[in-house]
Amino acid sequence: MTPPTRRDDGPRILVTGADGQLGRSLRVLAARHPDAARYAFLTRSQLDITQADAVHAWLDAHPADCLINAAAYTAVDRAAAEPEPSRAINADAPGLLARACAARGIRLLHVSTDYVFDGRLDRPYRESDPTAPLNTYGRGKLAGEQAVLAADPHALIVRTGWVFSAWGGNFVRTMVRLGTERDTLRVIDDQIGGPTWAGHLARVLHTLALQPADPLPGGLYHFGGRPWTSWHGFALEILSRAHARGLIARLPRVEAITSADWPSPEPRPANGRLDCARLEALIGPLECDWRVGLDRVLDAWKTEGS
Ligand SMILES: NC(=O)C1=CN([C@@H]2O[C@H](COP(=O)(O)OP(=O)(O)OC[C@H]3O[C@@H](n4cnc5c(N)ncnc54)[C@H](O)[C@@H]3O)[C@@H](O)[C@H]2O)C=CC1
Repeated sequence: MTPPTRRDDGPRILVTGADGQLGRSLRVLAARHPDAARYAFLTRSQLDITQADAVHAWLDAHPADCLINAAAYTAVDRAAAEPEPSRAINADAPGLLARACAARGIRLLHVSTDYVFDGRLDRPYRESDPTAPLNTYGRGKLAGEQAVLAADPHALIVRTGWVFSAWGGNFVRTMVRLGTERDTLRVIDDQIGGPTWAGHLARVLHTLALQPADPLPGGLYHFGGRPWTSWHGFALEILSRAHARGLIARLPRVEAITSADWPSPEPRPANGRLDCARLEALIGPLECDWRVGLDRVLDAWKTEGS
């Protein structure tokens, strides 16, 4: 088979925050599809998105067709104690990127969160539903969305939730670690949502980056994993699949608890389900079964450990 050749006319796509879960998943995808686009990946040490001069200088020196902002401050509980960096990264910097992109005709793809909602609705959230974040992180991300759309109505913002991957800190990693350390785990059962494999999210952003300019309506889109579950349901699935692969020697007992039993510095919405119909209407059927992603993550860890 002839290896794919790099297309010189494919879109030039810049990715900020390239060392995070989404950034690393985009790297994997770009390496698999070298013919689709010309990607450049920028870690925080290469481009700090809060630094206006650096952002403008980079974009002037490296013309791009699309910028995927995978950079964020994602430590939800720490955000309350550290409002300054979380605000600068999640609220102010996206506005700066949007202004810089709008001025140069660059398509901005920004990522936000289900935590912009209060979770009180009894159905999956649509893009048009009113926002009412319960915590500092959610308020910062909402301010970031508003700044992006004010500066660049053509920008696309993809809200997602419960992101996991083989890299970084996430719920899957925590469950597998605790599963090796403890006989009993207590996991919240009254918050429901859609765990999202960062690999699926990366595919959505890659597809949006490759979409022809017209028609591509800017604004808000929802993308989250299916089937919906609670953290408790997700934990059971993680542990049983990790156990089946020998990553956990003995299955721990998993107690279902309520959010009230697990006080955390920052409240979370009870309902984080996202209705993805708008995105599906734009780019077609979505691959979003988190169990597929979970198997990929656990297989990667098994291979690393063997
Ligand atoms: N992790 C999750 O469960 C969820 C994530 N999201 C959103 O998805 C997107 C991707 O999240 P993840 O990949 O999970 O995050 P992550 O925390 O794994 O990665 C974020 C990356 O941003 C980089 N970064 C931080 N400050 C920066 C700065 N000033 N300049 C440049 N880079 C900077 C970090 O070094 C890190 O590599 C974010 O917008 C996040 O808010 C939304 C819902 C849930």
